[in-house]
Formats: sequence, C-alpha cells, structure tokens
Amino acid sequence: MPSKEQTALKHGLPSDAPVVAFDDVSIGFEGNEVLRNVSFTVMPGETRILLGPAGGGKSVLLKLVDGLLKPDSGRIFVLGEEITSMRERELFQLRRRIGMVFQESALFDSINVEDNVAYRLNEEGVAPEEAHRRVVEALEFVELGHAIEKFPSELSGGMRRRVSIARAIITGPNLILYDSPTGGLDPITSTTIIALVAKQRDVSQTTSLLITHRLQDAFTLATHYYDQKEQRLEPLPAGELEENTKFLILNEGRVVFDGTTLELTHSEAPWIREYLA
Ligand SMILES: Nc1ncnc2c1ncn2[C@@H]1O[C@H](COP(=O)(O)OP(=O)(O)OP(=O)(O)O)[C@@H](O)[C@H]1O
Repeated sequence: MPSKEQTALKHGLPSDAPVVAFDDVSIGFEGNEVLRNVSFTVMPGETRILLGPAGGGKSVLLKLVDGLLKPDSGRIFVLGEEITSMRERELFQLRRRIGMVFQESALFDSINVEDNVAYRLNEEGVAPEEAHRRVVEALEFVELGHAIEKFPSELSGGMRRRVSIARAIITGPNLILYDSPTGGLDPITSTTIIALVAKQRDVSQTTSLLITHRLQDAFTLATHYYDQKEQRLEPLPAGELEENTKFLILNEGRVVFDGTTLELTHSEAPWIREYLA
C-alpha cells in the first residue's frame, strides 16, 4: 500500500493538502437554501461517502465540486485551487483531472461503447490508436472488454454504469465524483459496481466522493478491500475498517455528520441513530 506522501504526490499535492475543501459554503435556488454553511475536507486517497435523505443537497454538492454550479457564499478548493472564482476556461482545465459518473449513466445512445468511453480523449485530440488502447484498458478495468462495439441500448443497467465508470477513469483522474452509481440497480449488480469503486480506491488510490442511497453500499466499502490478485471484494479481518473511507451526512442542506465509520457507528446523536436504524 502506498504511503500518504506517495498518494498525495500522485494528486500533485503536498501530503497535508486536501483534494476538496468546502469553507462555509451556502447555495439556494429561488429563495430556498439548499446547502447551508457546509464545511468539510477530503484528503488524498480518501473515499468520502455522501448520505442523507432525498433532497438534502447531495447532488448539488457534487455539482459545486465540478464547478457546474457556483455557491452564493463561501469558498471551494479542488485539487489545490480555489474554484469559486474560476472562469469557465480554467474550470475546463481542472475538469480534465476530475471524472464524473452521473446519475443514470448519461451515455450517448447514438454512439457505441468505444466512442462513449473515448469521448473526452477525442475532445482532447488524442490520436485514434492511443485512444483505442486506453479505451480497451479502461473497459478491461470495468470487465467489459467484450462490449466495446455494442451500443448503450444493447446493455443492461449494470453494464451501462460500468461503461460510465470507464468513461470517467479514461483520463486517469485525480478525483472521481460518483452520483448514485448503484441507483436503480438490484443488490447483486450494485455490489459489482461497489467493487469497482473499491478497486479505484485500493488499486489506483483515486480520491472520490460518492453519493449513495443504500447504506449497504456504504458499509460494504467501509468493511471490504479490493483483492487485486483474486479480482474481487474481500472482507477486512473482523473488527478492522477501511481507513480511507469516511462519511458526510447531509440533512436539509446542513452537515449532520462528518467523520469515520467508527465514529458513525458509535454516534449517540438521535438523528444519526434513527437514520442508521
Ligand atoms: N438547478 C436547480 N434549480 C432549482 N432547484 C434545484 C436545482 N438543483 C437542485 N435543486 C433543488 O435542490 C434541492 C436538493 O437537491 P439535490 O438533488 O442536491 O438533493 P439530493 O440530496 O441529491 O437528493 P436525491 O437523494 O433525491 O438525489 C432539491 O429541493 C432540488 O429541487
């Protein structure tokens, strides 16, 4: 396992610098405040799981990280840069280092899997042979090498999610934002997607923020590691927790929990206990 310094170096950051930092961030729409005074940090190599009731502001938070929305107040730092005041051109550069897995996969139905996965490489003008090599590598990472010529309409929901993960990792991002990657999937297929999230965390040490509505997904990530040799999720020894996995829980736009798995499971706060019950 790489050291904290090695993981941070991979992100081009000093080891004590966060990959994402929110400082007193608020945003609202038409008079309704959606996030209120949100502050938290995500360190290099960390997988930060966002939980909370529907409408609590989780997707808005991810869009703020990607610079798709701007806060009304507060400051946001991503990969060492303050993005709050960035112009679109600078944001475009920064987004090249961020992979986004959107809700419902958001694939282009009129082009095949290869072209969907290669989309950002084509935008960047990467040579076709190089793009093909990287698409094959990304599809192999998500165990979908055989589907390269298929169209999205020919794929199952789980396969579509895997294609969207391949598309997000193709540029070798420093940060991945997963918006409900298991939403609408059955429990077995969800576990295959969570295994890929763990693989990115444990094999590539990529920092990520992940929204999920399934506590089961969250606790699987916190109690399992990706075994590269066996190519599957394995439980950590009894009593051990995955130390790079942390939680942020939002309720009605406020942070109601920010901490480790152990702190979460030992929380005495009535709202948290009820939420986890
Ligand atoms: N562009 C927008 N314009 C107006 N309101 C918005 C916009 N984006 C989000 N909202 C509102 O912000 C609130 C929070 O939405 P958000 O999608 O972030 O919640 P969430 O926690 O991700 O919910 P879910 O778990 O259902 O995905 C909702 O009331 C939503 O209607």
